[in-house]
Amino acid sequence: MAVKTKPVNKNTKQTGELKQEKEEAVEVKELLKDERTHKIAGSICLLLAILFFIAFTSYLFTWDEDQDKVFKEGYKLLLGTDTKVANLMGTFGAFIAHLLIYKGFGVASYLICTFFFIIGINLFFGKKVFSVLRNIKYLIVGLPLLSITASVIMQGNDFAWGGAVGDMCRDYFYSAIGKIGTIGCIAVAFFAYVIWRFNPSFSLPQKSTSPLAENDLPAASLHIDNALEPAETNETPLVNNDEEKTSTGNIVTDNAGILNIQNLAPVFDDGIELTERDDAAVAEKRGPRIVNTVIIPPKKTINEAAADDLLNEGIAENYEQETPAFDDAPIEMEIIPVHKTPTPTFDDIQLEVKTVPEEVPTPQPISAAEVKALTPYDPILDLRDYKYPVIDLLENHGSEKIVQDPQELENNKNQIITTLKNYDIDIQRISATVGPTVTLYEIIPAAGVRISRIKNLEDDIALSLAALGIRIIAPIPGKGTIGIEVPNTKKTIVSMRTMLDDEKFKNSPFALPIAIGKRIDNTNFIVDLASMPHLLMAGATGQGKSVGLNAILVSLLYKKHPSQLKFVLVDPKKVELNIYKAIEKHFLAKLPGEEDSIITDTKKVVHTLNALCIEMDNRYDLLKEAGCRNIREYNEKFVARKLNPEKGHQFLPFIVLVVDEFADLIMTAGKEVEMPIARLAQLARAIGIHLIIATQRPSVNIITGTIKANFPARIAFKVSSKIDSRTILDTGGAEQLIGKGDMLISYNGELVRLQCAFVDTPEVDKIVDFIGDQRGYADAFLLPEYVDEKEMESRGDFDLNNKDALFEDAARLIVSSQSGSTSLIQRRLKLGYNRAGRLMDQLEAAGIVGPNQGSKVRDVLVKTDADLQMLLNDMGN
Ligand SMILES: Nc1ncnc2c1ncn2[C@@H]1O[C@H](COP(=O)(O)OP(=O)(O)OP(=O)(O)O)[C@@H](O)[C@H]1O
Repeated sequence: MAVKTKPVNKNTKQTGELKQEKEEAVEVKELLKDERTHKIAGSICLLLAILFFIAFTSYLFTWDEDQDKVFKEGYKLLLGTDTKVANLMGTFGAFIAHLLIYKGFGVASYLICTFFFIIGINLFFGKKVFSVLRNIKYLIVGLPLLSITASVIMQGNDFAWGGAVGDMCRDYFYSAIGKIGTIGCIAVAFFAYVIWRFNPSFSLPQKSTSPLAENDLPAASLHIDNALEPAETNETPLVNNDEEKTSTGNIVTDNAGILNIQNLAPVFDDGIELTERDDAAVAEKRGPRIVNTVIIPPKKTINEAAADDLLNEGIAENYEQETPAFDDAPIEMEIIPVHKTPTPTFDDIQLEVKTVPEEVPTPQPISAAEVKALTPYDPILDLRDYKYPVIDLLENHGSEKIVQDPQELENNKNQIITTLKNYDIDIQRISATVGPTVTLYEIIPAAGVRISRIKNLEDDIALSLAALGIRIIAPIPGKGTIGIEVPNTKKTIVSMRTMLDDEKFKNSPFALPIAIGKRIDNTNFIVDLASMPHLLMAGATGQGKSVGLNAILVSLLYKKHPSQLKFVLVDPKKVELNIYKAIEKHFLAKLPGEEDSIITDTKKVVHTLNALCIEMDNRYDLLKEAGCRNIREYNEKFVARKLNPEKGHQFLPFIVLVVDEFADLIMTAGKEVEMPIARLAQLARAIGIHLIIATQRPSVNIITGTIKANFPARIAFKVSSKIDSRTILDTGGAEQLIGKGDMLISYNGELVRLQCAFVDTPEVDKIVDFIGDQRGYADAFLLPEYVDEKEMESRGDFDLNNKDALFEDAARLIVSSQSGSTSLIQRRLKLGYNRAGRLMDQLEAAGIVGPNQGSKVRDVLVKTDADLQMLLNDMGN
């Protein structure tokens, strides 16, 4: 290998100077970053805000007294003179107020005080209390607009309400578009601001025959439906998507291939045989390609089976069997470098062919309002300006390059062979796959060796390799090999950034994609939480649970719009999930009337879990009414405007319940918590409620049989004993993990070792701030109200003179629908369960509905609206 010599630098002196300059620059940078500098700058800004405010306000009363003096002395006032002024802030106040109000923007100059105040507060407290960007926008737009408005309104007044700028603009506009035009422009500007800020809806009164209901759609509408939307948005791009998806899959393969070969080149040089794969070579030649990626809506691109296939194509495909070496040849170790990232196949894509009847009725001309009603409903439009978090909010934690010392590999290989030989176990072949935390040595024993013998030697091999965390997989499911996982001396952190930057994640067709970590073969483990459908997570303290929960939450925040997903966060430890408070109005759900959206109190947890059960029942009612089997079908129908919102239908967001420290809840509330959790886990999958439950005490009294039976997907970080490992995974192994995010996931009947993606608290902070700073909903997503039965019973009899304000509305609703359902009242009148129940009891007392019939709806005793009206009249309504 050629040795490169460094060129001698002639300009050493210059370099020295440059270096010094650079050092100084670094120091200045440090100073600017220093928290104390921020606090001092913040105090100065706050002081300026107060001084300006006092000077401006004083100017309102003293301007006429001081004006001559300011005109006469000008800026000299600032240099100290004997001139006495009336402004409370002295000559400085008189001058600055004159400059900004009289010569500047008039009373609009108060915005400058606000600006200094905001900057000052943010700097002083060291966090974004107010959005600076938003205030700069207000300042830029507000100064000219308010000054010209003040000039127009206060024209002829002695005081310069709009300042020189306002007067100048006013005069210009008057000559250009006249007084009326100017006033019109100002009015439109304010109106535009109101629309931009509050987005009020201006709807015309609906026609009585609603085109929304599915069965009411005329033939002409159906035709237009085809022509307008689905054909263009869903069907046509399908072909393109297929091609592009495949290309994207290739890119991943290409890059992975090249990366691994490069990583392992030195190993190859050092004499360990490296089997280079053809596909990697081809990939290397081809190089990366740039592809326009199109996110394909899950509906018509890849069906669930295909998604599962994608997920399941894993290690089994990544290795190719080769002819075993001869017995007496020296055993060479193959390092497996290339991993085919499964290329999605699109055979399963169903192309929906819509047949048009031969005799197509002549389309009737339809109005613009009708066309609008026929375009699909888009839930995203609620927060149309919402921006998904950008990848730059995440950091790279060290180099992602996996470095494995060839000497370490060779030593471990020899140790394994020698140890096994000591027990008379010969092997035919050994290969190694280097992962971020562990290296997997796969061995094929000589013919006739019983696998159980190797398994029994687990402790002996671990001892001879002098390493913690040896795990023996005998045999590796689906392969004829035995795996021995040995921790690497040098471990690589898997940054969340690389996981989320992966094309496979970005283009994932999953409903709730989560990027959990990297497998040993360095492929990213990305799964659909919706198909898990619930996740149990356990691990001793400090082994990576909280980081794991954050990785899951962050994955979802990067992929979902606030209208599509809500979290219910339960945090008995009170500190772990508190960070997500900032996204309350975007992504969190809570009980009505609750202050805090992160639930920490056990009693409130019980209420919330029961409220989720009610939400689940309500959703099932909606699905039943809509004739849908699951949330996907339901939302598709709703988006296609085939479900009438007047009948209580609405777009249903996914709800993910996260419980950090389940043990604490079970200890304090026992069955009260276990029962609703078990009920949700059993039934909630179809209606889009998914549970993630974490605990550091995976004992049988915490993770009971009922809980376990309903959580098929489980994650174990390092636990303290084999028994704990069995409790969580039904098998040992988690006690052998090495901590710091090293984990085993049991999913779809497979047990996979992963290095969990790492996302640090400051990164999560940045992400939630990025989301929290954007316009959100008026409140968190409200769960149905829950009142426990004892409270309900204590309500007693009602006095009909003391009716609920919505009594009449509820009565009309029940009579017109002829269904005595409490959940109907709840949905249509947007009420909590408690109040709806109370209304139903009042309706019973008034003789409008029959008595409670358990799970069946009550009978409606009043049959027509006219009868009801008579009854209401009699009651004095
Ligand atoms: N995936 C990871 N990659 C690298 N380091 C990690 C990873 N996960 C955790 N760690 C390290 O382990 C430390 C503890 O992790 P974490 O706070 O998630 O543990 P925990 O299981 O939630 O503990 P506790 O139960 O006490 O809250 C982290 O501060 C970090 O240094």
